[in-house]
Amino acid sequence: MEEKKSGFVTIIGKPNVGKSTLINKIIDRKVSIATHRKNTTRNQIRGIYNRENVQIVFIDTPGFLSEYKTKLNLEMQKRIKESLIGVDIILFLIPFWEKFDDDYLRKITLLNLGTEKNFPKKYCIITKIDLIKGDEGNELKELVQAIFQLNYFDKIIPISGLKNLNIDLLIEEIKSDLTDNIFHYSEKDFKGGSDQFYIQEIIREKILLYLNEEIPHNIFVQLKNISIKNKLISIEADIIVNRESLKRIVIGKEGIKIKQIGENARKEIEKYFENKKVFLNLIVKVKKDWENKDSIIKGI
Ligand SMILES: Nc1nc2c(ncn2[C@@H]2O[C@H](COP(=O)(O)OP(=O)(O)OP(=O)(O)O)[C@@H](O)[C@H]2O)c(=O)[nH]1
Repeated sequence: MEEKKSGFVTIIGKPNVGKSTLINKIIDRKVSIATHRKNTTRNQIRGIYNRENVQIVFIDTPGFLSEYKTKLNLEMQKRIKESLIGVDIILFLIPFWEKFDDDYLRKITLLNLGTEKNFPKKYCIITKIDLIKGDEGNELKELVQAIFQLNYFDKIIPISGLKNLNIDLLIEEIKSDLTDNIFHYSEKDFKGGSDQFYIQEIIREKILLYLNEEIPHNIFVQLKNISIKNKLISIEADIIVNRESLKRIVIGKEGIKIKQIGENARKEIEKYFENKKVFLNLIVKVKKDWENKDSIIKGI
């Protein structure tokens, strides 16, 4: 039997370079928010790629480096460096059309932790190569050459997360650099137990995405019913808030917020159920002081 391999990988890059698209393509399932909480010593785990003999844990790195020495940037640099401790591989993403100039280099050399030689491994991942048109092939070549000459990265891999180009290759390369031979997480850890739990977490996550981050602490999602008929999965869930004003915020002007939350949650639940069609009915209810009600707390 093949030897087990596992390790931690982080993805870093400017906004919009394709980080989320790549992670979502690779990972099997998002790790639940509840699992994050258990891992306070680790940084947030974004997702896990789990196969019989391989476990790759993707973690979030907070933001992107900036060299200007404002207090905020110094704090960010500190946090980013902390988040990289113990990581086996850093994937540094850059779209194929960008120039790898001195500014870029300064930014990435800030990542060099100066710990063990060759550790963590550093990959330069050139993204969005599906967008390359005939005469733009040279741009990619020039970028690869420039990166190669830096002699900084261990590997240079052009990919497209969106069009699934070279993703298998990337996974193979990651596997070949992993050295741990025990799995850090069990199935139970990242599957979070049940479908019900997952659906609730997905809805909660979307509420977090579309509303002010502070609000969801006062919001609770309760799955009421789930049924399957003619290949359609119908889900009814209540979003429980503790006051009327919050209900109005969740619903939004002319229902815009709840629509966004519902649509995005539905799409993700469909993915969770391997692209089966889902009908999602969300109802916002006010239950005063729900945070102190045992019957609700026990269900969380
Ligand atoms: N054509 C193409 N578009 C891509 C690819 N990867 C990502 N995109 C698009 O680029 C945009 C940004 O992608 P994200 O994956 O959200 O980028 P990100 O780096 O996570 O962005 P932030 O969350 O802002 O840091 C989206 O519109 C994606 O659909 C790719 O491989 N090819």
